[in-house]
Amino acid sequence: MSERIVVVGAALWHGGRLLAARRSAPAELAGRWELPGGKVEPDEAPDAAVVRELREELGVDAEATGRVPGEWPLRTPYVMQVWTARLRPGSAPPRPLQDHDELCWLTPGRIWDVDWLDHDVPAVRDTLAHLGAHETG
Ligand SMILES: Nc1nc2c([nH]c(=O)n2[C@H]2C[C@H](O)[C@@H](COP(=O)(O)OP(=O)(O)OP(=O)(O)O)O2)c(=O)[nH]1
Repeated sequence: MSERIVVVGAALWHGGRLLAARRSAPAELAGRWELPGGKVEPDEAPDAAVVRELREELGVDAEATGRVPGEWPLRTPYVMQVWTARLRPGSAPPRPLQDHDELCWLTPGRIWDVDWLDHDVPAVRDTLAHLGAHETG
């Protein structure tokens, strides 16, 4: 049986914009944009991993609000699941503390202005469609 590791990506949505984060490492991914997130730890629920990764990487107090249906293959053995998330009241604004060197809030009309990781393009497209159907504000 092949190993399969789930990476969660957070679609952090605030004021009608989605947060994109520019990776600072490793070299082959640096400079490309992604949904913040990371690997789900053993015995960790994916939505808890989203909250943890957002705290560690961006210093925010967030909550996961739902899962975007589907799953996107990354390089083997990783697969990405995307969760929508929002900042909890009183949260600090996101800062690139770990893994990223720049953040950008994108309106849906500007979503393709940044150079997303190749693997993220279908996930971001489906996430936007999901947000359009389910979220307000
Ligand atoms: N977080 C994240 N990782 C992605 C995305 N797209 C994509 O191909 N990846 C890849 C990069 C990495 O090979 C892997 C996740 O690694 P990561 O470095 O973010 O995970 P992590 O925070 O748990 O890292 P670590 O504990 O190994 O340091 O998935 C994405 O949108 N978000």
